[in-house]
Amino acid sequence: MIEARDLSKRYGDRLAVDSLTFTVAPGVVTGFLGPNGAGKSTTMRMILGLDAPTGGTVRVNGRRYADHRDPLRQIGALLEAKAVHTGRSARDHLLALGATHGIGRRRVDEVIDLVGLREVAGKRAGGFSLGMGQRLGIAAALLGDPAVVMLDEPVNGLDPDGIRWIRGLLRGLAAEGRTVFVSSHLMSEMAQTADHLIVVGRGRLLADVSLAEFTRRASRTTVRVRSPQAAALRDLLAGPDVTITGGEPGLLEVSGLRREVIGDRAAAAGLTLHELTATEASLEEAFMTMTRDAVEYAGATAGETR
Ligand SMILES: Nc1ncnc2c1ncn2[C@@H]1O[C@H](COP(=O)(O)OP(=O)(O)OP(=O)(O)O)[C@@H](O)[C@H]1O
Repeated sequence: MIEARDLSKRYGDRLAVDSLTFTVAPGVVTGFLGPNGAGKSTTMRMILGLDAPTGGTVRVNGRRYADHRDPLRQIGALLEAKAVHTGRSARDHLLALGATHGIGRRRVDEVIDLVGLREVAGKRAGGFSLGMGQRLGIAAALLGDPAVVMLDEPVNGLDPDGIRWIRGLLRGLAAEGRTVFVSSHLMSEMAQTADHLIVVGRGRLLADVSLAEFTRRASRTTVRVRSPQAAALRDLLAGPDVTITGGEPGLLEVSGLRREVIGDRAAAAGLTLHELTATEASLEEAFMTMTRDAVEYAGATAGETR
């Protein structure tokens, strides 16, 4: 479990992380979502004790990272895609890391298999492709069989196969009861991977909700209605919270009324319908709207925060 309380980080006059309070629970994949510069990497660095908070605290499994005697077994992290620039082979790199925790060859070979690097384990890691480097970074993160796994933008630069592989891996780790915390700036990616979302913009917490709840809140449902009696139908459906637009003759786009209500009212009035389709705003749209508002808000109040 990861617990951040009022966590803040200031770089000069820039508040990169602004009083973030959240808990990342075990057993699910939690997506850490925000546009570029939102403060995700900074937060992750503070979780690992690589950056000192300006304010607040963050704990991993109940303690500050630095207070753990066996950090590799508590939290495994991949922060940078190309963290491994080395003349060592992938296996030797992992053996060297493992040696700090009494982790031996057997576990090293296990994680090499787990990430699909067996064929190249003896090769120089410095010559690895981005995807292979990413797999090696994940192998290192998993080496200590940690209860918490944290990955910063793990799908960046990966091909579709690699992306699918990471998704499956994350789901598997969560299903084993681990805490899985993954950052991304792509809603579409998180929609396919995460169960829970922590959304940040300009260092601030914008949402801390299940993906299902985010989807439910986001989906401004619009109902497309076709009728040869569209004008009469429009009069019938009009109301204070109802918006009706129509692009072409016989077509109405209705928001503010459920599809069933529209159908029932049309039937009661004896109006014919040729189409009744509910369409949902995409998650990407909802995410953009949410973070755009944060940017505008932060811009408007910049004077107060500096
Ligand atoms: N070492 C640093 N010195 C000064 N400013 C920094 C430093 N690290 C980050 N920042 C600033 O803090 C803000 C948050 O950056 P951060 O990298 O945490 O965001 P991010 O959400 O991870 O973005 P990205 O998706 O681009 O990686 C940015 O405005 C960035 O320029």
